[in-house]
Amino acid sequence: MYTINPDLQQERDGATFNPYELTIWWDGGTEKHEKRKALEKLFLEDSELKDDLPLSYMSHKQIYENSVRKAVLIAKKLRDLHDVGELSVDTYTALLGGTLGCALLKEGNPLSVHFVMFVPTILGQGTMEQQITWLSKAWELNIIGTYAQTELGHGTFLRGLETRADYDEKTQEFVLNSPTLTAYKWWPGGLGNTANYAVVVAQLLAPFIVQIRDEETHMPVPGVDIGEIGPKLGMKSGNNGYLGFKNVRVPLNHMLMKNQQVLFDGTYIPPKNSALTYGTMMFVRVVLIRDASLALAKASTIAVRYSAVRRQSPIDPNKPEPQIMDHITQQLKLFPQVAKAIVFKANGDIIYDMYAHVSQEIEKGALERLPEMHALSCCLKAVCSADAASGVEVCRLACGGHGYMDCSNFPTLYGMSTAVCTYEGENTVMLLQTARYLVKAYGQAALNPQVQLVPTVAYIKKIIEEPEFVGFDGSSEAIVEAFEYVAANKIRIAYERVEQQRRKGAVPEVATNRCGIEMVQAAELHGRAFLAHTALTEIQALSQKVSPALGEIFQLLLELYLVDACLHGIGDFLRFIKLTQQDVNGLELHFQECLKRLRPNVVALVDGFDLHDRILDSALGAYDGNVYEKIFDAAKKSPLNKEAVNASFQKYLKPLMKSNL
Ligand SMILES: Cc1cc2nc3c(=O)[nH]c(=O)nc-3n(C[C@H](O)[C@H](O)[C@H](O)COP(=O)(O)OP(=O)(O)OC[C@H]3O[C@@H](n4cnc5c(N)ncnc54)[C@H](O)[C@@H]3O)c2cc1C
Repeated sequence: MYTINPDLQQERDGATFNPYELTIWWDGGTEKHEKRKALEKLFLEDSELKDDLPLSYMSHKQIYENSVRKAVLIAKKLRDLHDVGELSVDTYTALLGGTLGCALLKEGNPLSVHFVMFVPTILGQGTMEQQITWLSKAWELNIIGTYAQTELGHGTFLRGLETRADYDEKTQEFVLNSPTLTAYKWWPGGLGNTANYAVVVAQLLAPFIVQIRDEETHMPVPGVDIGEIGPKLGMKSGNNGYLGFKNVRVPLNHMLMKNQQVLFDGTYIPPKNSALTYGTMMFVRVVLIRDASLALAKASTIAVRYSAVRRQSPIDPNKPEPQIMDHITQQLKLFPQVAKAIVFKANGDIIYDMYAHVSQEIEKGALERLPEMHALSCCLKAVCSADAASGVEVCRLACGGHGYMDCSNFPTLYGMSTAVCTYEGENTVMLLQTARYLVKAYGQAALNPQVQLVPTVAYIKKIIEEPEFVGFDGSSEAIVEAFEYVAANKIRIAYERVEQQRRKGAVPEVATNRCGIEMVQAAELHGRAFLAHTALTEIQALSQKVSPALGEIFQLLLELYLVDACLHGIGDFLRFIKLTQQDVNGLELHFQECLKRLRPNVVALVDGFDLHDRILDSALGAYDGNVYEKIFDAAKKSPLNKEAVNASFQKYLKPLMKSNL
């Protein structure tokens, strides 16, 4: 056990607020905080769930086998918690995708897709009868499922999926086939070697429950060709797989029929609203907004602590080398990431509540807010995951050479966070989906000023009613309002350009493709305006509820986030809002002032995220800050250090060196 690094201790002693208070907010209250701590103790102190050998030194096969061993232990512990009535949604999410789950299985859990996609799809798309048949087996892990939608040839364009499910009226069965190589399912998590069932999406975009492996022997069932897709940039133990079908028969009642049906005679009844079938994806996207905040919290904790400990390059030539955090450009890199972690967390909570509310309405048959929720979840998933992935990379760069070491944990953090930009809807495609919704909303408002727009797009009408934005004073309120003006104008431009294309004779799809750049920009700004608006209302309200010391920090983070976001999009602000040189100067100085004011509290802030050392898993970011000792300890684990001379010397190097080339 090392003592705390004195530089880090000094930072902690100099903080003006109590990080524990932040932790309590971050965790959602004292009760949830205590539960989280108890859960972490239960799982992190289990020696069976620790890896003595870092994953980087294991083979692809070893990583998988070790991850299954641990996934099973975790599942057993979850069941024990369930049996004593201690299993809540929070526990479930913390262990499957949250910080704790990532600490125990840092490259992914091969059972995640079972819990996160297979079970929720049955819940969301199965009839009551189907839920009774499948859910208890799935919940008890008598069967392990995956969600097989993407194919080798198609992921985004669902109507392009080639897997066929032809109905045989005589036997009342569907016959599944993969007619081409590109029809093979490709990517599903846990499919490679773990799952024995899959929800398979086939034409006409219906989901089927299909047995893919024998329940006793685990051999692929006749007609099914399964394998694992091989190493990836990250998520190395996700066990993503491929799957092909040759005349595989499933009974009619294996098609999940809550939203769409096929009758005994083969008549197809389509869903009332096609978005209903995307309910599970919408839920996962909402959860991913919270995950973006967690990724930034982890990365910024590592980089901030390291920057308090690392000393390099005198600022004043007559003084000793400073902590690298005192270089202002280091603050420029790090502090906005801390602010984003907090803002995304506040937004994630709001969206989660909104989703819960809209889902209840949907259950009752009220579908009015479904398109709005769908558009918002797509857009925020895209904006937050992109910011999280780039924020993790900024934090890595901020740690210089050591940030490039595996033991910094940045490679894994980056691999995990950039994957989110692709799965559950590729980000550009998500933005385009949102943009179509926004352009439609703008068109309605432009053609009929009396139209009532739903709350999250109501701001669009402002530029129709009052085209000029006046009175920008650089305050948080003014920045948020300006963001909405800018977003609304971007949506207007996208709408006008699409209309222009339509007038030139382009069909809607071609028109939107030609205006894809405007569309994506409009959707991104819509997301950023929403994030800014929610940050303002939520964090301001929050500041009143906590101690004045923490309230001040929240206010400061809010200002930092908003000014930073505004400066990043300054070109658009200058285009649509009458900003003067003086206004821009003011924003730049305000930004630098925020960095300066945050500096004394930034270590306490990341301490407030209260991320256990096992969760950070970083030689650079541990609570005690003994960076150099930990980097050295990590290097000593290299198998290449287990012998003084490696065999390759005798075999290759020595003959070369003695051969007088
Ligand atoms: C780690 C990971 C886990 C995954 N897990 C699963 C799983 O469990 N189950 C499952 O079924 N799938 C899974 N997937 C697959 C994932 O859902 C798809 O990769 C994703 O939806 C993107 O589809 P794609 O690969 O076909 O990309 P493509 O659609 O081919 O995208 C390639 C490029 O084309 C662009 N593009 C495509 N269409 C359009 C368009 N209409 N307009 C503009 N640009 C466009 C994209 O923006 C992108 O730049 C996983 C993927 C990853 C990386």
